[in-house]
Amino acid sequence: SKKERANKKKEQRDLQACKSIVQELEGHEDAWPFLLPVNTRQFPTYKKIIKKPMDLSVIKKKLEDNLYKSREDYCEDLRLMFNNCETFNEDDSPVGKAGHNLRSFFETKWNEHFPP
Ligand SMILES: Cc1ncccc1N[C@@H](C)c1ccc2c(c1)OCCO2
Repeated sequence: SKKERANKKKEQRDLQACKSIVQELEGHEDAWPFLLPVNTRQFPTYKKIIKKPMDLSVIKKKLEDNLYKSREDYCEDLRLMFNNCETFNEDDSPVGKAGHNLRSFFETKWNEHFPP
């Protein structure tokens, strides 16, 4: 139906916006702690403390494999990644500061693409 076609278009627009936001995050100078999964041999306590690890490479793959039901589903994974960072890292540590900076950058981009 016309309504279904319109909804499909919106979903395609949202997916494109989510993909370009991830690309902008990956290019940010404070993205370095989030580009790949945390290495649990390098950080042996990470698996015990962080129940649901998340990083930009997993989010990018999920986008490419069309595994997000909605833009809200995608936003939840990004906020999970930043919340994991706050759980494990001190605010004034290099990783903690990068997490706060990148979260702020993300929320700004989110509101640009999807004004509340
Ligand atoms: C986001 C995050 N949270 C908790 C622990 C690690 C990380 N990131 C890794 C990539 C990472 C972040 C910082 C590092 C590092 C690896 O290895 C060398 C020392 O500095």
